[in-house]
Amino acid sequence: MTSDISSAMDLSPAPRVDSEVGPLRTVLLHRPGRELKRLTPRNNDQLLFDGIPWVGRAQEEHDAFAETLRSRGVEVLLLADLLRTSLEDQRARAAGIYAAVDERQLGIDLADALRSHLSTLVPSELATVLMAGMTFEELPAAEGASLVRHMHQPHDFAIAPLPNLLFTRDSSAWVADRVAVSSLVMPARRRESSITDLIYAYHPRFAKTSRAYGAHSAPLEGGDVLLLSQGVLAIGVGERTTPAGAESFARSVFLDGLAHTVLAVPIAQERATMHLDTVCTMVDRDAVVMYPAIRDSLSAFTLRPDGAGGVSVDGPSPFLTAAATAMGIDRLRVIDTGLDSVTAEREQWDDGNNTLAVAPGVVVAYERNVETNARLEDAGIEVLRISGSELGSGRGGPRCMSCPVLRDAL
Ligand SMILES: NC(=[NH2+])NCCC[C@H](N)C(=O)O
Repeated sequence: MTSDISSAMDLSPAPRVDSEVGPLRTVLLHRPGRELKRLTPRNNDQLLFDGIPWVGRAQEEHDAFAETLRSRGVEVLLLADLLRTSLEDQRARAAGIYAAVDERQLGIDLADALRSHLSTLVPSELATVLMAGMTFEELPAAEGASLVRHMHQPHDFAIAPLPNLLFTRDSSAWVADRVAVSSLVMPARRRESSITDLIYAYHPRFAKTSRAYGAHSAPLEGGDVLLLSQGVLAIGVGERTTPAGAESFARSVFLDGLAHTVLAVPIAQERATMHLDTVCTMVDRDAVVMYPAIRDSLSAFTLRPDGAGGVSVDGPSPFLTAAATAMGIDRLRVIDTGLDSVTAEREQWDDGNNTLAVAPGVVVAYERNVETNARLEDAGIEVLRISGSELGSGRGGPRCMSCPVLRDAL
């Protein structure tokens, strides 16, 4: 008998992810909420959205995405539910409030007042503020004068909203039985990892979780991390993950014995290719869907443990060859995005490459990428189509919107 109440109550199987395509059992999603209603034409660029989504429709699309996964036997965990439960723990509340209240922006007086106010909220109210932020006009009534309060506009954010929570892939990623909490590089997203961090620390379901990476390390985002096969990782290095992030993540997974090879893959530092999973995702044990414009130029540095606690670096060499060698297969099959270079460019932008595998050879994809989906089917891949006209306005597809927590071994 254990005296630990949380572990006694939680009978769910332990989290573990060793591949991109092993049968998906449990996934973390975030149903978009009030934080999307904060987007305006004045702030959408800074908040990393390319348009102003119709929130009700985005929620419907997201519900259909979750339902598609459930219909394939996947357990869907919703981030807001996990956050509310976690915030029942005083330590989680303190961590969430600490990360949300920026004394440099608010000044000491207002920051103090806001922290006191937030500490009176019940978990569900606090969760809403941590996700959707707070404007100056929503602040509790002023006691005393604050220059900061006087000089801000009513709609300015005292706590910035986190509309990109939708992309649960980026703020954490599992490698074997450990979670890597990301160190997000864009200011609009940095606070997201304080939320995943507190969930993994204080939610009973994750009570026994060890870390593979921490939010205060060099920049690394989950969208750049691909588990090519057991022990083999590819890490995109570009607009988000930095060379230092890839190197320190490699060092960390080697030390923990989670991988024997890490491929560091340079990608263009552009919005269209912000993460490796915008140009390449795995659709089967030995197959990827890939943007043809980079197919032949994509390269990789091969990192391995050097036997003395450090990391050895080889290459660069062509990505497809380096990947096949590290995976111990003859070749990695490549399915191209689109039909011609213009269609491929359009469908890459609309996340045609950003598929989520629910099993080997079965992927969820946006229906709008007609040509890419047809090619996947021609290659024998089953495509579960979802609509994403509103969800896609944040530039992310099924893979970006999901953080697998448990996959069966291949
Ligand atoms: N894994 C991904 N490709 N995520 C897409 C994230 C999109 C998000 N709006 C951003 O700019 O950060």
